Amino acid sequence: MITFDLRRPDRTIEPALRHKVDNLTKPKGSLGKLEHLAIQIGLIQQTLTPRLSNPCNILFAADHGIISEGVSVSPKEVTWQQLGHFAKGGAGINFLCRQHGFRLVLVDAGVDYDIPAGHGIIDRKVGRSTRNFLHGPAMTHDELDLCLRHGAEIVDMVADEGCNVVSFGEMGSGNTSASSMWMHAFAGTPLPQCVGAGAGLDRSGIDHKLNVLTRAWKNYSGDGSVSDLMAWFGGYEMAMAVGGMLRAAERGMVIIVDGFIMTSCMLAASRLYPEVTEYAVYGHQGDESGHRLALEALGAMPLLHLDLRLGEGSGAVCAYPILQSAVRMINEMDSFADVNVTKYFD
Ligand SMILES: Cc1cc2ncn([C@H]3O[C@H](COP(=O)(O)O)[C@@H](O)[C@H]3O)c2cc1C
Ligand SMILES: O=C(O)c1cccnc1
Repeated sequence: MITFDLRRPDRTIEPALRHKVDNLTKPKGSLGKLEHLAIQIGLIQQTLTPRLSNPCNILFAADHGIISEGVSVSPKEVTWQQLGHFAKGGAGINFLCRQHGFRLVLVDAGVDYDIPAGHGIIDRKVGRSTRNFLHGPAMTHDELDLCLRHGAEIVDMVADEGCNVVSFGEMGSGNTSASSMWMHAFAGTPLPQCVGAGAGLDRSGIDHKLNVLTRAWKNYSGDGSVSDLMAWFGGYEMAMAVGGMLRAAERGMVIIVDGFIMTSCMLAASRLYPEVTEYAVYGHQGDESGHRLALEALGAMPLLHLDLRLGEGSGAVCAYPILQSAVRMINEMDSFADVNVTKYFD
């Protein structure tokens, strides 16, 4: 399987970053989480003057075999139809990307439809939907490897074009089921607490989903390794996001993590390479019931609480202005040493 060369950011520069932030013209600590963010971004970029450039939301779409068990209100066809909406510009993620200056990169990771060429959707189709993980592995290890490679290559593409801050989004009916399984496997959270409404199940729908997923977990007969669990329960779009996150960390980029599904992907990525979390900023804590616990398992500090439950990268892109404020703070505020505050009105 593809390997990544991840290192934690060198902490030598941390005292200088902290000194700079502490000496800006404000009470120490008074800009709260903006200060933490500025230091984290400075560490990632190894500079006292961090910059955010060419933000990009990479959205992977794919179908899931588990959908045939009735675990989602969203029919399978919605996956490719939404991909078409993204390409036309009228979906939730589109207005947010326009508002915040994000490039939106669309990738067909494995939808069950022949997406015509000429609509700006990158073809990295690994299969036409994963298989139903109630009865066996969703994908082969070769497919998992391919997904990780494709995700990494797409990040290379945007990084080579000047992007140093990236979020990942997804579209895939049924993918909250796959994400619940990853969360259970990688955070150890009891399954009932990992399972929620997804795109809008009611109470009895959630009970059915939990029943299906409990049976699927009992049927698991793999070797228990991280990669095997990823392949057994995962989605092509989720595995590509993991590959993207790992390459982004390898290249020293800031990763903005979106909702429940992308948080499950970060959990999986962190079980492969724990260093990846040092590059992660968590955009929000959403309304999907497992999201809070998934964030807790990562020790994450989510920036926004907007009750979002959309995915697509929406919560990550929404949080971008907060990162911009952190970077402006460290670059644009005077320090007490720069100015003589008593002399302003001379
Ligand atoms: C119109 C529509 C747009 C979406 N955009 C994201 N999702 C979200 O809902 C899906 C996951 O929920 P579940 O596991 O319950 O199917 C994913 O596609 C996710 O991206 C959507 C869902 C729908 C219906
Ligand atoms: O938080 C998410 O990513 C999410 C939650 C519900 C449905 N789709 C996505």
